[in-house]
Amino acid sequence: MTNEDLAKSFPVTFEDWENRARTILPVSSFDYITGGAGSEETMRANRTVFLRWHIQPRVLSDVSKRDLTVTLFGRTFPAPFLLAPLGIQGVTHPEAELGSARAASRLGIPFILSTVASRTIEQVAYVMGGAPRWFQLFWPTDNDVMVSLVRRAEKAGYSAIVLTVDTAAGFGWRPRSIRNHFYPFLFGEGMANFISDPVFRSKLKQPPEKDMYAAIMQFLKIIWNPALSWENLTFLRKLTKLPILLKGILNPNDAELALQLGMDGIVVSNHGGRQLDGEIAALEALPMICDCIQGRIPVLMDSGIRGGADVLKTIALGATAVLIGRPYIYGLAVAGEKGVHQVIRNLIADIDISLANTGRKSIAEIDRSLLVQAQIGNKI
Ligand SMILES: Cc1cc2nc3c(=O)[nH]c(=O)nc-3n(C[C@H](O)[C@H](O)[C@H](O)COP(=O)(O)O)c2cc1C
Ligand SMILES: O=C(O)C(=O)c1ccccc1
Repeated sequence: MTNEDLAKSFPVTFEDWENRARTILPVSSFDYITGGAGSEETMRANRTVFLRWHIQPRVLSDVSKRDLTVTLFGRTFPAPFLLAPLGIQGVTHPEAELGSARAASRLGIPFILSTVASRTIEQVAYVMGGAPRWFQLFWPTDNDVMVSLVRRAEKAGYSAIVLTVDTAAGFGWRPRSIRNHFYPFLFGEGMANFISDPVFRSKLKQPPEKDMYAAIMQFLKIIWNPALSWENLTFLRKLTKLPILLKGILNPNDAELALQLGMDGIVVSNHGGRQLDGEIAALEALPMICDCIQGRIPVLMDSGIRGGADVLKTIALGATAVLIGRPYIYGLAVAGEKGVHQVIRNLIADIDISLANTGRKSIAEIDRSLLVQAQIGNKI
């Protein structure tokens, strides 16, 4: 089959990709990716909340030339979305993060590498060349390891640090994974950045190659950090000159604190509904947080973005850009790099034609005047 034929046979919608991934992946991996916390109410709310807003387009405004670019921290990107940090991509496809990173770099879409990736900071940087990449940090309880991870990311050309703050306390209660006994860390998945870390290694009695069990236990001891608090941020702020974003903000008070402590950006997110069931949908929290931030730093959002119209609604409600998670990981599951490439290309095309149909020429022109509160359609 040629690449062209393969592309033709690819799924199109998010649901198509999800269904195809379901037929390929082991049940436990699929459930892990697709699932959320508790009864998955928040995960569903991340979608239903989009129905509260309808786009009210304008017509006849010459949209023959369009500009999808956004600028973040001095760098301009071709479309207003980034690939969210998703850990342990090795359970999805043998290409793992290298497939996703290559696909992103071919199109200039920034890739955010997870701390608990299946490939290392350096391996991913190597396949990406000069393409834009950010590093997502889980702040381990071992501060020396944290410093080492940040230094490695700086050295390897990652241009921002995304500190995830909604998992410090631990994984959410995820019934699907519990039912399937899916504990990937127990077989060493997600440890690439630790096994390759000189500081982490120096604290083990034996190298991981000799005693993997001890390395896993040490990793499990440091990876969750429920004591993490606002005071710690001063240390991180002093440690690096890179822009720092806090990912997992849902409360305007926290947004304000982030700003006061010198953070450069915020990602409004409920972790795709995977952490705390019953919590607020990301799009619901977004306007309150933007009202508080007042454009002083960029506000990004993820959790529930599936298509071009979702991207436009989110930007209209104040986001500078969005992150996508599950959409691209299904692409990876189905066809590795080619699958992710196809998902990204489709989303860019969808955003482009949707933008044109709103009567706007550029992402910069998208504002609240795009939306009205829906009078119908609050049910899914
Ligand atoms: C399989 C999977 C793994 C994830 N791993 C991480 C991670 O390592 N670090 C992180 O900050 N967020 C992680 N997330 C959360 C995503 O970055 C993002 O917030 C979420 O997927 C966005 O929602 P969406 O999947 O509805 O697009 C993960 C999400 C999924 C689905
Ligand atoms: O599953 C997740 O949502 C997540 O954030 C994560 C955390 C550690 C390892 C892999 C994924």
